[in-house]
Amino acid sequence: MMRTRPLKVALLGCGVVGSEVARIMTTHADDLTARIGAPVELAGVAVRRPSKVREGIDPELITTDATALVKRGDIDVIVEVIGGIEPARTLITTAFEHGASVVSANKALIAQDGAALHQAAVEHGRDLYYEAAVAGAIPLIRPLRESLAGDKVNRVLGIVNGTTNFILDAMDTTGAGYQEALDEATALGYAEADPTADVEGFDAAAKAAILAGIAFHTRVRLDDVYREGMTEVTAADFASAKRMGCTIKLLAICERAADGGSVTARVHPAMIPLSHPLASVRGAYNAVFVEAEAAGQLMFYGPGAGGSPTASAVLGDLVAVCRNKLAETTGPGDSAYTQLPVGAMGEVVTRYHISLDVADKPGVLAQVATVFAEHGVSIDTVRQTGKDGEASLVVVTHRAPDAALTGTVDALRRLDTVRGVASIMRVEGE
Ligand SMILES: NC(=O)C1=CN([C@@H]2O[C@H](COP(=O)(O)OP(=O)(O)OC[C@H]3O[C@@H](n4cnc5c(N)ncnc54)[C@H](O)[C@@H]3O)[C@@H](O)[C@H]2O)C=CC1
Ligand SMILES: N[C@@H](CC=O)C(=O)O
Ligand code: NA
Repeated sequence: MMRTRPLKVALLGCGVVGSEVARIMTTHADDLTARIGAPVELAGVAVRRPSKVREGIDPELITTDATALVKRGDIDVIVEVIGGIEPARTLITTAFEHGASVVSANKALIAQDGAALHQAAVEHGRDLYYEAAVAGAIPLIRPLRESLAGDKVNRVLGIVNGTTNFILDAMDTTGAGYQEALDEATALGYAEADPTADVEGFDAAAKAAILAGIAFHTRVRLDDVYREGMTEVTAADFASAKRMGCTIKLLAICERAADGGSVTARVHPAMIPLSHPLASVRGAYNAVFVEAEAAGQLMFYGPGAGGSPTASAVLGDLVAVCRNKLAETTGPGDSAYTQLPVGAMGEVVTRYHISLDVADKPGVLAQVATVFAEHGVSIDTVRQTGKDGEASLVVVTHRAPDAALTGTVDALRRLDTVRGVASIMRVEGE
């Protein structure tokens, strides 16, 4: 039977995502009511700039006092789309204390303080949902937490940042410059408030920490995730990738070790073959492969950033949390029972593309090859191009531990004949 008393929702933040959440809540009110079994009412909107015109939102609902809003006591669900650590963290815990469940899109906060926030939610009998925090509109958190709860996930690999995929795609396909592409991604609402989070890989690392934690039922902290951004990827890297039949993507890779005793999580640019499905992920789209023991390989694909796609994920959580409220229950929470150690990057085994500037004289190739051999790194291909006594040497290796590759590169740098290491990039997806 339909409940007539509305469920009250308060919105914290009304920027790119928040304004779309408010719009969909208003325009789809009847459908949401039917799906939830009770009307949902936007009961307050906390903003920083109250003078801004916000179409479709009753000005009476606007407040600059987010703390008073979460303390009101009559709010059923808080939607936190402010971002950042504080005041979002305090507002969420205060909301739990005052009777509200929480839907958040805040990956930075969940990756840093997810354990404590889940604990606070449980203590107060509330829900904490955050589907929008990873890969925007793509359902990923719930499939991992619920649909795959009976399987054993061994690997999660994919593109989880829309901004950097947008930039790399533009650099690759149109030859656009880095700054020009970043400015466009920002204008389209894809980038974080501080886009350093995107381009230096912090945002993808936060998502990797969240995904690894849920996939492997263990605790993975942001600091456990190896991170390299994409600011040093150059047009020369793309040209080199093309010669190998590859392109370059910023990947997040979470893996269970072969012996099952540990996990690793990493974010870095990587060359992937053009034949791999991730190579054709364009613009701000994301795509994530999940490999599970019984299921095999699953692929999740869709818009990874932007106001409307992200609001879709927020609204999905909102419906779920409202249904739980009506049923006087809470959804599945945190699961970190396996307590697996997180391995260091040195343990990761993969292939490498190394570009060296060397002296173009007899014996250099043999010298370089000897350094690789001494460190147990087997060479797959070598390409040399030279002019005026200098040469560029591109070495692609077979699979080797990251620690061995680091040792190799350190030793190469010490050779007089090696003028510089122009780039080192991992090769994935083969
Ligand atoms: N934009 C996107 O594509 C996606 C964003 N997210 C996440 O969603 C959250 C929001 O992102 P956007 O909407 O893009 O950011 P935004 O910067 O457009 O919106 C945040 C809003 O919160 C307001 N705000 C800041 N402090 C406040 C306070 N104390 N009280 C009230 N309002 C306050 C700001 O004035 C701003 O309007 C972030 O956690 C972000 O990481 C997640 C997935 C995709
Ligand atoms: N800045 C993020 C927004 C979505 O999470 C991105 O570009 O992916
Ligand atoms: Na998602």
